[in-house]
Amino acid sequence: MTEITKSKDESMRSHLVKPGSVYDGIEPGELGESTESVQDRVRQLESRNSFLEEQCSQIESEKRYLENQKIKYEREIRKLQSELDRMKTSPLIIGTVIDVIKNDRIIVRSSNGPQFLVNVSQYIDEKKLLPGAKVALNQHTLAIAEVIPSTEEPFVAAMEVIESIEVDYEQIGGLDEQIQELQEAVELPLIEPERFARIGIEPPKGVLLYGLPGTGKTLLAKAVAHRTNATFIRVVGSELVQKYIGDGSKLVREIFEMARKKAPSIIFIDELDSIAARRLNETTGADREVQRTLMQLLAEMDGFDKRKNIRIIAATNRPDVLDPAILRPGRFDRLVHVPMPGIEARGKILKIHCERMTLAGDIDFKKLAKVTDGMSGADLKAIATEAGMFAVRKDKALVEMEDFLEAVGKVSMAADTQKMMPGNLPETTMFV
Ligand SMILES: Nc1ncnc2c1ncn2[C@@H]1O[C@H](COP(=O)(O)OP(=O)(O)OP(=O)(O)O)[C@@H](O)[C@H]1O
Repeated sequence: MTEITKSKDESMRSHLVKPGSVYDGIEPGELGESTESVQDRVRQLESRNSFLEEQCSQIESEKRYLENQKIKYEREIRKLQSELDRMKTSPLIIGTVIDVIKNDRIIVRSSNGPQFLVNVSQYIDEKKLLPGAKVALNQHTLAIAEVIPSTEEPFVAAMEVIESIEVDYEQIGGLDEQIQELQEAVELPLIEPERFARIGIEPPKGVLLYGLPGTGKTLLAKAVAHRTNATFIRVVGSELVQKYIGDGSKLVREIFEMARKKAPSIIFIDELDSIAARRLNETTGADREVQRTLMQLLAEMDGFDKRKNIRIIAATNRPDVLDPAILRPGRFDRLVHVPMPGIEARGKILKIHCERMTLAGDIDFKKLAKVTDGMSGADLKAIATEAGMFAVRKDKALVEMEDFLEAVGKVSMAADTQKMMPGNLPETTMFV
């Protein structure tokens, strides 16, 4: 080997054989290999090394990803476990704090009526335990387990407030006398109060509409609100006492407060009989609760000023069960019967609900009015919709008489079933 080749080999060797490697200290040829084959092996080993390093970093990142996944799943398991525990715990009873005797002894009224002297969990903030606060009670010991945060929401949800009503008298079939009565008792006092002042009489405070379900009582109240540009506030009596147990009277106050704020307004109380039914004696807590709600309603009605742009319309299917206190002068002293539609009114109601439908030339409204004897406005509306549905199902361009007749059959069957339900008395049993 010449000097030049030797020094070149050495420089190459020092470059390829890293200090400390297995080849360090071994002379080329010592292992019986040529410099080239050592170089080749070194290259191979180096490329294998970088491949393995790459694999190693890939596995490392996979490991990190799996560790993250593990943490995520563990968190999910904990969440599901606590959800499962929550599902397994027995339900809590809702109550209202009546009085605080000592910080750990509280009088509460449970949602179904009776009052109890109960203990309080030590984790509860005493400052929140004020009379009127809603609390959750343990089912067995009745100890207060938590204080339910009070919000305004339940009251807002309890009433339907419509600031601008779209229903007008033209959309009501028949009921001309009833419309006139409402115009005199509600519309005129709101629009021209001076006419009453001039003559020196007080307009009626409340109007009670009574009649079978679906005869148009809500529709009438809405149309008056539209004519007077009044805010329409609707509450349902049964909801006041069943859904907002313990809060019925508070809610009545809120309703009148809202009506004052949004005046002119019409308060429409549907299902008045749920809060104003005559009671022989108050045996249960629930009865007393209904009584409190009614008392608050009477107090609000007695207290409000007739000149303050608020009118009350109530509706009931059961005037026969009402407490006479509610019908006294100055309360619901104007009674308006909303009857089932006669033959002429039935024709008109059907026409109103078909106004936007594409009808064939063969529709005989007189015949339809005849075959719908005993049906309410709501039933007639359902017939129009059902006839449309039959036409859609048959992929027709127009709704034909046969679709209407089919719809009459379907709706009258449903109406018959409805009439068999308890509580739906025939109209002849009603009296005031
Ligand atoms: N006289 C009528 N003219 C036109 N549509 C009517 C008439 N009566 C009832 N309807 C229709 O029937 C539907 C139900 O009527 P509404 O809610 O006014 O009855 P209601 O007497 O208040 O019933 P409920 O006692 O069950 O509350 C309304 O949407 C309305 O379209």
